[in-house]
Amino acid sequence: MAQTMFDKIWNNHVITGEPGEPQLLYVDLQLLHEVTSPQAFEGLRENNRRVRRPDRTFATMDHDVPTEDIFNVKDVIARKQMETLKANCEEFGVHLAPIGDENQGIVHAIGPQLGLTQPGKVIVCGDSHTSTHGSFGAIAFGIGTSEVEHVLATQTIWQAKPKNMGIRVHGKFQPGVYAKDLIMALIGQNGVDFGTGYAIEFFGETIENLSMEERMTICNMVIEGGAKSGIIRPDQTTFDYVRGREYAPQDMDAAIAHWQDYYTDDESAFDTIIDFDASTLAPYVSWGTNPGMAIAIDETFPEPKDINDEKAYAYEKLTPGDKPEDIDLGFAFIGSCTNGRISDLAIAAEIMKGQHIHEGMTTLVVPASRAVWNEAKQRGYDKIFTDAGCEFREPGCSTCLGMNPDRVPAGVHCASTSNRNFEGRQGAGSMTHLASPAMVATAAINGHFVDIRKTPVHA
Ligand SMILES: CC(C)[C@H](C(=O)O)[C@@H](O)C(=O)O
Ligand code: SF4
Repeated sequence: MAQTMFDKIWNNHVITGEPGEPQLLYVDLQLLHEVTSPQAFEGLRENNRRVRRPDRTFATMDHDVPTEDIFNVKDVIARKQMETLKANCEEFGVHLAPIGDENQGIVHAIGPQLGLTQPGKVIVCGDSHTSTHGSFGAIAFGIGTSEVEHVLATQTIWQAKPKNMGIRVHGKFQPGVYAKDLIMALIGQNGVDFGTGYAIEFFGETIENLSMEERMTICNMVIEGGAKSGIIRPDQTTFDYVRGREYAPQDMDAAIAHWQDYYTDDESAFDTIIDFDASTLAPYVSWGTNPGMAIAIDETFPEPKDINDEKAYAYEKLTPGDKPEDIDLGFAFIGSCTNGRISDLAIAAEIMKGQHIHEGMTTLVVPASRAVWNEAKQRGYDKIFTDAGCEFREPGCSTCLGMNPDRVPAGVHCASTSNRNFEGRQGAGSMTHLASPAMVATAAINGHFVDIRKTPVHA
C-alpha cells in the first residue's frame, strides 16, 4: 500500500503498539520554553527521575520576555517561570538559551535556525505551533505538560496516528501575495476544523518554489485549521537551509540520502486531497475572533451564519458588508513564530523605508530570535523602522499574546502578523486582524488595510 512521508517517518519511530491503536513513538528532539515546562520538571523531581536524553532536549525563553528591557522582568509570574526554567535546566543538565543569549528566541524560530530541526525527525514541544517544524519534512506537533514530562523521562510519547491529507498547490502568487495569505485562505475557506484528525502534506509547484521561511509560515498555522501537523517534502531548498548550521548532521550527503527515503510514494497514499489555485489568491485579513473568520482584501465582511459570528461582530465592533479597509487601526505588530523571521522583516523594511507610520499608530517590530535581531541590525532595518516611527524591540513572542508587557490596549484594532485572533489574545479587549507582513507594514503607514496588489512597493 502506498505510504505518505508522514506514515514512513511515523513507522520508523514506532517502538511498540499496533496500527490503529495508540503507539509509542521515539522522540528525536524536544524543545522547551518557560510556560509549559515547570510542572513537567516538578513531576520528574517528585518521582526521582532524570532527563533521559538531555542531548535531545533544548530550552529557551520566549513567551514572557519583556522586549523593551529584557533583563528587567517586572511581572512576578513571568520572573518565576524564567527562574524556574533556568534552575531546572541546570539541575537536569538541559541546554538553555536564556534571555540575552545568542541562541535565544521563539522556540519555533530557534529550532530551524540552529539546525536542530531536520527532516525525518519526530519533534515535540509543549506548544501548539510546534507544527512549524514539519516544514522541514519532520513529524512535529505540540503536546501537553504531562506529555512533556513523559518525553523528558523516557524520550518517547504515546500517540494515535492521524489520517493523511494532501494539499496540492499550483500557480504563482500575484505580487503582494505571500505564504501567509495561502494558509489564511485555506483556513478562511475551509474553516478552523477542516484539518481535524489529519496530518497535512503540502505539495505542488507553488510549495516547491517557496523559501524555507515561507514554508515555516504555512506549517506554523496548520494547527489553526485543526490539523495535528503540517509536513513538506524536504528538497534542495531544505538541504541548503540545514547545511552548515550548528547542529546540522556532520555527514550531510548521507543524511540527505536517508531523508529522501521518506518521500510520499504517490497521491493514492492520501486519505483526502484538496487542490488550491494560488494564482488567483488575494491578500487575506481576519475580521473575527478565530482565524477562520477571514476574507480576501477585496471582499466584504460576510453575513453572520451563526451565533459565533454574531458574537465576533459584537466583540470586534464591525459590521457585515463593510470592508477590511474600514477597520480603524491603532496598532500594528510585526513579529511572532509565524512571521518574525528575517525575510518577514525584510519585506516590512522595504515597505517602511522612507515612510512614516500613520499618526496615532503604535507599531512594534519584534524579531523572532536574537539571530534575526542581529541580522536585522546589520542590514540597517532597525534604523528604517525607528525612522518610520516604529519601535524595534528585542526578540520574543511579544504582542502575539498578552503574557508579557507588549499588549494592545482595550478597544484598539491591531493589524498583526501573528497566528491567532482570539478574544483578548493581544490584551484584554484588544481586537486582532491577522495578515501578512507586507499587509501589516502597509496598514501601519496608512492607518488602515489597503490592497497591496495595487500599491507599488512589494518586496
Ligand atoms: C503558551 C503556549 C502553551 C501557547 C501554545 O501552546 O500555543 C502559546 O504559544 C500560544 O501561541 O497560544
Ligand atoms: S509567537 Fe505566539 S504563537 Fe508563537 S509560540 Fe509565541 S505565543 Fe505562541
